[in-house]
Order: sequence, then C-alpha cells, then structure tokens
Amino acid sequence: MTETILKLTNLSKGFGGVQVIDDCSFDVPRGARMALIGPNGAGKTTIFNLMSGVYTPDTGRVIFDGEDITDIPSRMRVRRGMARSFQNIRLMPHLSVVENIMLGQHAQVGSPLDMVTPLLKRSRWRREAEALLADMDMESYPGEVVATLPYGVRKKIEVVRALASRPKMLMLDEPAAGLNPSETAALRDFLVQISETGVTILIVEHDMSLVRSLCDRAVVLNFGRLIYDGSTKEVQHDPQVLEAYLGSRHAEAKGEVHA
Ligand SMILES: Nc1ncnc2c1ncn2[C@@H]1O[C@H](COP(=O)(O)OP(=O)(O)OP(=O)(O)O)[C@@H](O)[C@H]1O
Repeated sequence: MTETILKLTNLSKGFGGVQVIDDCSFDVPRGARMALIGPNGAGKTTIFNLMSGVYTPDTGRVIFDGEDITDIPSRMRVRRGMARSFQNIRLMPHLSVVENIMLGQHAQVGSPLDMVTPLLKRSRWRREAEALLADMDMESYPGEVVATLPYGVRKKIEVVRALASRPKMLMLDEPAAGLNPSETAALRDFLVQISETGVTILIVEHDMSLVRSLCDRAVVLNFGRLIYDGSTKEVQHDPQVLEAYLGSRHAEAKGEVHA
C-alpha cells in the first residue's frame, strides 16, 4: 500500500487557447484531510474534473492508489475508490433519503449478474444504504423525502451518497456553501467522523475557518498554477497566497474579476 493515495504530475489543461491549469503537480497523502483553495476562477473545479475523469488533461498524469488512471473513464475511477460530490446539490429531491443513497451504490454495478438479479440486488443495496446511514448516525432519515429536509441535512446526505461507493478518497466541492455557522460546524464534525474511518478527504472550499479546523494541509492555485503546498496554519501568511487573494479582490473591486 502506497503512502500517497493521489499523485498529480505536471497537469495542464486549456480551453480555446486559454491555459486554465498550468503544469500542476501535488500529492495527497493517504488518510489526509486536505484542502484545494484559491481565488474564484483559479482552476480548482477543473482540477477536480481532471482527477475524476470529466476532462482529459492536455499533459500530465493522474496516479491513484499506485495506478495510472489518466485515461480511464469516470465510472472506472469510482470503482477504484474515488468518489466526488458536486458544488451544487444533485440529489433527487422527490426521492427518499435511502433511494438517493442507493443511486450512489449504482455506480458500483459491474457484474452481468447485476442485470439479471435486480430485486435481490436492490434489497441488498437498501440494507447497505440503511446500514451506511446508521454508521453515520443518520438512521432516523431513510424514509424521508429529500425535498422536505433542511439544507444542512441535505448536504450531509450528499456526502453519504458519495460514500455509498465505499471510496478510499472523497472529493468535496464547496461542501459548506450556503450553510450557516452551526450547520458548517456539524458538517465539519461529520467529515472528521468519516476521515476517522480511513477515508482520505480532499475539499475545495472558500470558508477558511472550515479549512483550518478540518484540514492540516492545503494546496493553493492561482491562475491555474500551484503557488502553495503546505500547512493550513501558515497558508494565510504566505506572501504569494496573500498577493493572489488581495490581487483578485482589488481587481474584483475594479470590476475586472467576476466570481
Ligand atoms: N469547459 C470549459 N470551457 C471553457 N472554460 C472553462 C471550462 N471549464 C472551466 N473553464 C474556465 O477555467 C477557469 C477556471 O475555472 P474553475 O471552475 O476550475 O475555477 P474555480 O477555481 O473552481 O472557480 P470558483 O471558485 O469560482 O468555483 C475559469 O476561467 C473558467 O471559466
């Protein structure tokens, strides 16, 4: 078992002649709680898309759990243990909590037998989904319709759904967006609980107090380049990071940058 669960080497990606990711390399240690931060438009979601297979890099490699996955589709990456939840909630609001979790399990379908034993499979998925909710202290929710639940609970369900594929690494894009401080604190505790089961967590997040309280390490992107890779304790004092954030705010104030 390697100490590094994810290794990105010299990743670059451009769209229509604009270099969005420029020669980025960094490692995610196994079991870490790590943040990927940077000003709006820095390229964070694009990095997530390159990791999860939504985009193919122009150059560079993505190594996951010791294997080069650069050229394999997203679905296969999920099976290898990479899971992702998205910036905007994509739960099915009219379905129950347990049905939404079962949709996450669906990503694991692999054997032809799965196609001929749907009822058996579905009852097993339901049992597993209920067990997963119980593991996460959310056993009171399985039958609730998602649309009727508070936003903070829906965000947690989104995370549990990503866990349904039994990932080794969980990638979360702005998990605290739209949450109030007490919901953010609850989400933080929830993510620590998940991390303690051995799952590596990588988050893109703008809420720096959440980043500092959850993660011990951060990488910072600015204009698609890696400008910092180190402790979350020192990140806010790093001159290049300060310049990136202050520069972008200054430009924003002048109407040159749009979030
Ligand atoms: N498919 C695409 N086609 C063209 N440009 C794109 C595409 N995807 C991303 N970009 C551009 O790449 C840049 C980086 O975008 P990205 O969403 O990765 O930034 P981000 O750091 O996640 O920003 P935010 O914090 O605002 O979510 C932006 O200028 C964006 O417009």
